[in-house]
Amino acid sequence: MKSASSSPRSIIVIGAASCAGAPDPGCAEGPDALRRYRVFHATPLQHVAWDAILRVPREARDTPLHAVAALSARLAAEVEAVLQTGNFPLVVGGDHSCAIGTWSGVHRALADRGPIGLIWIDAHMDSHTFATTPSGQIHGMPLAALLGHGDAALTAIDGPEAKLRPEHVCLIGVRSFEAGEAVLLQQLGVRVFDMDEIRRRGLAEVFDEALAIVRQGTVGFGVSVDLDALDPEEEPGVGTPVPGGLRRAELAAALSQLRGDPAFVAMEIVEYNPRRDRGHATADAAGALVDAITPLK
Ligand SMILES: NC(=[NH2+])NCCC[C@H](N)C(=O)O
Ligand SMILES: [Mn+2]
Repeated sequence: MKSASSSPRSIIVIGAASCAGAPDPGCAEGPDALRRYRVFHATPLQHVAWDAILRVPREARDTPLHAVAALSARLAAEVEAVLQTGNFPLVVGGDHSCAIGTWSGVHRALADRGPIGLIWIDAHMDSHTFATTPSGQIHGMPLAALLGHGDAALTAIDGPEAKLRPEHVCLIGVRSFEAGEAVLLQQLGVRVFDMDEIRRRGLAEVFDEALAIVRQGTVGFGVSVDLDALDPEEEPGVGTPVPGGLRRAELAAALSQLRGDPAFVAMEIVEYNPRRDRGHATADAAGALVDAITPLK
């Protein structure tokens, strides 16, 4: 990792161009579209560069489980490599199953220093296992896998240990879930800030509490943004929209608190589906959320 005195970290964008974990194939086109639209802007104070766009290796395309596991392993290695150069990985999906790779890579890079925290911003809980999922879709499972629950092909990407501890994780924006995943998160004691609570208290107050959770006892923390956390009326370009989400401006304002924070180590923006977008409105939202966190320290 870089020392406090070295130059600011660059944002290195890594694409995870796969929809193996989701029903609508359009989100596999997300990273290429975001790169083409040039939504991630460098500024005089913030260098931004695209790295690789990773795809499912040919030999792993036989089943979704195989595809997600293979891509996650490659992504974890790439994320770890970016952190090792002292830079900031920004992973863009692809469906949300790529989170298994992203946060396994962050875990691997930081594990010898201590645990990591994660703010999961999403309309859904993504905390199913094959035993509880109603749809069978792996993008409904990544948070459970990172907490150590589910098929070993997903939980043991980078060694058998859980990549996240429940007390270092929280969810923001939830408004659609099924019983099995809610029970798992509740048993584990993971804090869920659902939309009702956000509307009652305001996102700013909730975000402060979320930050306290992910900082407490960790060596660094990240943010995973599923674009379906945003309101689909404003941002339609996602595969599993749910009404009643966050406004782009309010989420950008909350994320801007992370600017210059050396403990903020990685970010992920997933589920962009260019086929469902209105022009590139939703792509622009992804850009605005990244603008909000820059410059990094
Ligand atoms: N990352 C996402 N968009 N997840 C949506 C999951 C929807 C539903 N809970 C399922 O498991 O199928
Ligand atoms: Mn999700």
